[in-house]
Amino acid sequence: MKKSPLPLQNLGAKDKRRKCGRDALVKLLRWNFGHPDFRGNQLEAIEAILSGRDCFCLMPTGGGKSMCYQIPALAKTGIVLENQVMALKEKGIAAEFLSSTQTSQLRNKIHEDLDRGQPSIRLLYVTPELIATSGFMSKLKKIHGRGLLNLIAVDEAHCISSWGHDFRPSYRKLSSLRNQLQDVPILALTATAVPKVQKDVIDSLNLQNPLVLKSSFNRPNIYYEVRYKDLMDDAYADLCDVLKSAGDVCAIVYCLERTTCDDLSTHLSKNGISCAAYHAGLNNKLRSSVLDDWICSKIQVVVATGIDRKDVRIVCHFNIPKSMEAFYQESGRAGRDQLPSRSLLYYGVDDRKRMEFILSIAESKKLQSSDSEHGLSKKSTSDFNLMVEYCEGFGCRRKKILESFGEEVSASLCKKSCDACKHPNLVAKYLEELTTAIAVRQRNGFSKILSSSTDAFENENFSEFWNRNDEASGSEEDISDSEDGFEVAKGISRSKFSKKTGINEKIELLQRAEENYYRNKAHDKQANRPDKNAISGALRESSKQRLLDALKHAHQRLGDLKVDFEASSTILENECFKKYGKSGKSFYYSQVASKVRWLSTTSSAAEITNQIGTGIKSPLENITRKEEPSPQTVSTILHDERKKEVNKVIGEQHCGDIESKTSVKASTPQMQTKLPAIPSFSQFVNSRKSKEMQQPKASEEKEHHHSPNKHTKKRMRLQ
Ligand SMILES: Nc1ncnc2c1ncn2[C@@H]1O[C@H](COP(=O)(O)OP(=O)(O)OP(=O)(O)O)[C@@H](O)[C@H]1O
Ligand SMILES: [Mg+2]
Repeated sequence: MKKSPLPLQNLGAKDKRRKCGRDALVKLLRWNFGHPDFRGNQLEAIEAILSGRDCFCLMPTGGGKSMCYQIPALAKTGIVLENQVMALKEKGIAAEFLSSTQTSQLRNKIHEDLDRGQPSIRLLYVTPELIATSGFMSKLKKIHGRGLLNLIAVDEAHCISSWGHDFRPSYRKLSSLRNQLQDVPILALTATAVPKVQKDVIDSLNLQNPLVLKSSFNRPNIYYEVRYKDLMDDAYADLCDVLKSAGDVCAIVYCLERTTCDDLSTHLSKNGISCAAYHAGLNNKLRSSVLDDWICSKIQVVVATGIDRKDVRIVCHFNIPKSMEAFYQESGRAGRDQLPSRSLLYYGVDDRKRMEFILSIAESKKLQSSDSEHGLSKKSTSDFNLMVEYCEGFGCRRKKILESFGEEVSASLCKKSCDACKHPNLVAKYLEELTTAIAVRQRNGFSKILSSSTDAFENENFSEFWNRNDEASGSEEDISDSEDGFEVAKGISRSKFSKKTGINEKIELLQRAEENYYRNKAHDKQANRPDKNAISGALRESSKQRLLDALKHAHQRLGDLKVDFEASSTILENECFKKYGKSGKSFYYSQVASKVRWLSTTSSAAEITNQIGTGIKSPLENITRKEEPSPQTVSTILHDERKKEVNKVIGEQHCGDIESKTSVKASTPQMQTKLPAIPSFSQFVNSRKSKEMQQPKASEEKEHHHSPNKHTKKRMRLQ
């Protein structure tokens, strides 16, 4: 239903630069949208536009950017041109969408209206492609000549920047607007916080002396949480529990591949959750029926990407996204109505490795490409590392998001609205368990990254999460077209395989490509690699250094540690080497890590002194302590373990190159002292398990859905 747009006088073409007062604009807002007042920088942006000035407006997702062009569309007769296709149904204002996918009858009707002296259309949505056509541009010039073009709004303006996570080549076509339509104000809107992208947007659109408005990116109504797949028996079941316990709420689950979308959606449906997969692999009819059902709440959950509703309560990433920017945009689809919502990310080491692999392929292809202007986003593995740090590092998740966008964040900002702030001990414990799980997996060897995704390569069934290239289908509102790692990987796979090649050969080739990748990576770091699993002198030195540092920290923390640090670190390292030197570096790593953990967390200096002095007791017995490890320690260990684990996968000789940067003077002295016994890994796990069972859980930790018992079970299974 179309509302009468104005309780306000129209400003005619001749009054173009006349100012609309604040009160009049607020009236418009109330009358047409029912909001009591403007939010954030909305009013400033609107006033700038109405005064004819270009404006760059940065607001977080759900901040209310649309209002910045919808109000100007109502405030003046004439037309506002907007580049995004969006749901017009409920707007209640005279908006139309013009596209080549419409019937010629409908298009003619719109053109007729535009040709009238006083068009009834206020807001015209068009695609970037259409704007670039000479026919449409001359039409625009005519409308402009009649004084009827009030504003050009470029929503999701970050898509014009090849530095952005969502670069769309078609947006490049918007760069000609400033020159072609000289005195029409351009409003660029985005929720992308990366400064490089902001500058690129302003330059690419050729904005003239724009008013630059920036809001904080904090989304206080979203609770951020990470769950660790490696500590779970069944991540599908866990997600199922989350969605069931949330009740009948609207949710989006993002997956990396279409196969996961379909599979997960089937699983959730079987478990009584009303749910559907939504991706470019579905035919148009099915896709639009899924979308309709979701919008009108017939289904609760979509396992997909790229679709939107204001009352989304949970956004779940079932696989780690490729960058903080992508994560922020997608998780930001939760709670656009400002009500409390959740962002839930399932983190798995396999997922991480897979993404690293994909990004590396994309990057190497970019390096080879002489034409980086066209198509490829300049995202890199370094962006991804921020995402990994979000999951693996300790500390406030919200702070990490905002700081990654260069925002300064006070410690009090989060107000316990992320898992790390609300349940610090529990998250520290998970991180520690993850370290252990990684070490165990090192020992057992890793699964192949590509083994589960070969069907995706075979069937080309990538999710839009990666393969957003469906603009031609006329569904621009749903799917973007950024080229990405999977697309590149897919290209490589296509070029290498003839149609006759069987799936097994393809799998083999892909796995070989994966191995080569890691091998090459290792080569960069180290030329000689006699034995993958050997423990080198450099590794031993760096382990000693770690133990030495841990001893020094323990001394600072506990005050009175009467031992010779150098000698003690040698003793401890020797003990690890003696016991596990022959078993290989995987278990040696975890043994050193266990000792470091113990030194970092034990509450008694005497315990350390006794341990080193007499060698009676195993340090590992002390790991089942009452206190949680210090957050910093957990983070550091996890990071170290991660580096090592990558090195293990890439077949490096050792991780000494990472750690040996710290200079170490001492050569390995002969061990004199009797060493304490080191329990096996299963002894260690069992001792932890029995201790855990004895310890009553803190009530706040009970609230947390992430069941520690499940983790214990998983650890046992990992042996
Ligand atoms: N001044 C306001 N007061 C209250 N609610 C508002 C106001 N302005 C916008 N909103 C509401 O905020 C929600 C989000 O608005 P909108 O879709 O414009 O956000 P956005 O910044 O474009 O987000 P996205 O980046 O996700 O596209 C909508 O429900 C809208 O009605
Ligand atoms: Mg918007």
